[in-house]
Amino acid sequence: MADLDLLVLGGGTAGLVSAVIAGGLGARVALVERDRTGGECLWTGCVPSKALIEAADLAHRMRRADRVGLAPVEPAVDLAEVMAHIRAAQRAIEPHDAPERVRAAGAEVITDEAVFVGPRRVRMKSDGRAVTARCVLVAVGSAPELPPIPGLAEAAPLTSDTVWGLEVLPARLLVLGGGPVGCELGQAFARLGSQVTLVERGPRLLAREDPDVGELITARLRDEGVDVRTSTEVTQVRVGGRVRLTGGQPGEIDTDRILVAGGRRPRTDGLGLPEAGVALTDRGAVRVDTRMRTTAPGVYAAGDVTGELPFTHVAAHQAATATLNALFWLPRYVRYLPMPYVVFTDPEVARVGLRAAQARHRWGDRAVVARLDLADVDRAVAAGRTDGWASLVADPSGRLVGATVVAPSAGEVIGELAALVARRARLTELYRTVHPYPTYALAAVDAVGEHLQRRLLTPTTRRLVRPVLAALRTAARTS
Ligand SMILES: Cc1cc2nc3c(=O)[nH]c(=O)nc-3n(C[C@H](O)[C@H](O)[C@H](O)COP(=O)(O)OP(=O)(O)OC[C@H]3O[C@@H](n4cnc5c(N)ncnc54)[C@H](O)[C@@H]3O)c2cc1C
Ligand SMILES: NC(=O)c1ccc[n+]([C@@H]2O[C@H](COP(=O)([O-])OP(=O)(O)OC[C@H]3O[C@@H](n4cnc5c(N)ncnc54)[C@H](O)[C@@H]3O)[C@@H](O)[C@H]2O)c1
Repeated sequence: MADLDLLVLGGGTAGLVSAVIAGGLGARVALVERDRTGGECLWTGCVPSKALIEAADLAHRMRRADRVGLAPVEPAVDLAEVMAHIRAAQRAIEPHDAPERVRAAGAEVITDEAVFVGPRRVRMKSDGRAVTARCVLVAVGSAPELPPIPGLAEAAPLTSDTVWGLEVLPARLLVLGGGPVGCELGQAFARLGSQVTLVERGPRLLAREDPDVGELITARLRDEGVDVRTSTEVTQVRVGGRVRLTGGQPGEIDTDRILVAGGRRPRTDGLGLPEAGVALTDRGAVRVDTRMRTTAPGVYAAGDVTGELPFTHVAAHQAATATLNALFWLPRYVRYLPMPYVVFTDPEVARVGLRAAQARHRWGDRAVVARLDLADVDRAVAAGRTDGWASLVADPSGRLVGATVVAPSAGEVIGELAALVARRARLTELYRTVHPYPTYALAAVDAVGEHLQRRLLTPTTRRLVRPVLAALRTAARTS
């Protein structure tokens, strides 16, 4: 007989959300975490990276203060102090993710490493205790991948797991990978004073976005002194930090540290998933359907381990859906199209739904793309921060299916657009909603405004409207 209604494996975002919901609903639930609750987001991901970016952003603004008529200042950077600021932010958030909060919600917390020994049966590594549950949620996350480059492992490379232990700023830093981690951390370290080389194997940075996004971020990073090398690979690391690059921008460079940001791998090895009947995708993620069910009855998965949109808010949403489905056999499902995300470079890159290229691929010339550059947005002009744009994508009937906003605070703008994508609202609905002036959100609104103007305020419209107005003038004179 099952000991529990739900056993949750992993105490990161997905696991915590699940345990708190299940406990709060009165279920018999236990969460197993082998390390600290809080997971990647709190300890090695979102929180430390955004705290670092804040310090780096201020350093950059001090250095570029002349942009707004102030005397520029070269900041004195002590990385140990910046790391102390990061740890203070983590300490402030930690209680929210602490075992006490989970227990207060009614769930048991077990500090151990869990391994499946059968369908819905899990053994604890330390004491061999086996636990059976009616349902299991696999929420064990992902880990940074180290590419098999000769000499790399011997060079003690940093990853997003370990970079937070640095106390001294590396004078020279080679960042391997131009995805979100490489771009965010590469820009931040450059702004703090490291000489950064960013090496990306693909032809552009942030490859999941429209090409102009990668081009803009490349230009910004280069302007800030980062040596960006695309279509280039690290092929060898020698003792002493000499790195050989091949491909588009080859050469040999010397570096003090290497930060590997070449992607992540779901933590599915050694978890006994075959014993549980849980199948994996060809990329090693737990295969799930949109109800978050795995191939094993009663076993669900959520978060990075599923390989679907690896973001904290997605993990939380998947976990909530999985938990309700598991406990009550509900058919709730996850829709990925309206899921927004943000890359916290400067400018921020925020996206929801389809990119312009994807919409054109699907609908050809009938796809609607409304775009406005920040140079036409008064708030951006006033701030002297005009790198960026808003690009809204609609289907041929004018319903919003995607948006990309590249701007300061773009992350604060994308939520509204995600809500509109979720209910497939018309572009005109955004335009008719009065937004406060002057805000970056007006980039999206005015993009639609310009699009409507081009479509509606045409010579044909004027030809049709003029006789009507003439008739109304005549009527007014004779009345
Ligand atoms: C540098 C960086 C910055 C990021 N910034 C953002 C951001 O700004 N916004 C955003 O949305 N996302 C961001 N992310 C992504 C985000 O951190 C992840 O998507 C999210 O944390 C995944 O949560 P999770 O619950 O799936 O996994 P995790 O948080 O990794 O939790 C999994 C937990 O399972 C535990 N575990 C593993 N195996 C076992 C086992 N056998 N038994 C028991 N416990 C086990 C682990 O110890 C871990 O605590 C960032 C990631 C990185 C690396
Ligand atoms: N702001 C955010 O929400 C945020 C921030 C950081 C990370 N994340 C999440 O973490 C995940 C992982 O991010 P990531 O940037 O590590 O992975 P990624 O897979 O997005 O990007 C890795 C990049 O490294 C390149 N690469 C891989 N091996 C290479 C090699 N040997 N030489 C040169 N380039 C190489 C790849 O071509 C790719 O462009 C992302 O998918 C994202 O969802 C989110």
